[in-house]
Amino acid sequence: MQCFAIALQIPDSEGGMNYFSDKHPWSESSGTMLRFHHYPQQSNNPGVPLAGCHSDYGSVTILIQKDIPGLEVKAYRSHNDQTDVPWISAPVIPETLLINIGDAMQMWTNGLLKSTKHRVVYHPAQQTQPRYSIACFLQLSDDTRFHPVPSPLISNLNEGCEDENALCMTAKEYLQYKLEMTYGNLMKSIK
Ligand SMILES: O=C(O)CCC(=O)C(=O)O
Ligand SMILES: [Fe+2]
Repeated sequence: MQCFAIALQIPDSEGGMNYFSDKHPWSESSGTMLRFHHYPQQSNNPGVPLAGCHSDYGSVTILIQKDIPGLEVKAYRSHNDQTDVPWISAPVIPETLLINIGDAMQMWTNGLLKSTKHRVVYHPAQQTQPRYSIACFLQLSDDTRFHPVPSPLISNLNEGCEDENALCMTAKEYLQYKLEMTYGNLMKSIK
């Protein structure tokens, strides 16, 4: 979090290098979540991704991958980019954390930082071993609002947000909105 604040040159008067970390205090309630993934060993490529193309909702995701690759990312240049950007595999680098930028960070930085579209696909090494990964989805504390990040690098960009209404939400409301957009119909259909 401090690296982001340093890179975005947040002035000391606004919190400086602690600008982002101050808005993710462990002591306050938030939607921050840890998810453990197990992709079972399997002999054949299923053809469809093991986790479909998506971006994460929070500010950043810290991902640990173990032994077996499979994660792929897209380097879109904007939120609305419709061009067919190729998938790039994100290899497993031992003792390394992978950081993905999420939708909240993209909106918060007015589109300067892009939320990474990613998916998980079958890798031949999965023939002999299951794949494991752990993702920590960092969310702003519940009551935080998305006031634009006070960075001299973020001024007139305006392509960060998929829905302008989201800009007036708190972090908790935004997360509920994203969950509703993704799972709303599914929840209705099983009620
Ligand atoms: O298992 C992985 O490497 C990524 C999983 C993922 O993208 C997610 O849970 O949001
Ligand atoms: Fe993800």
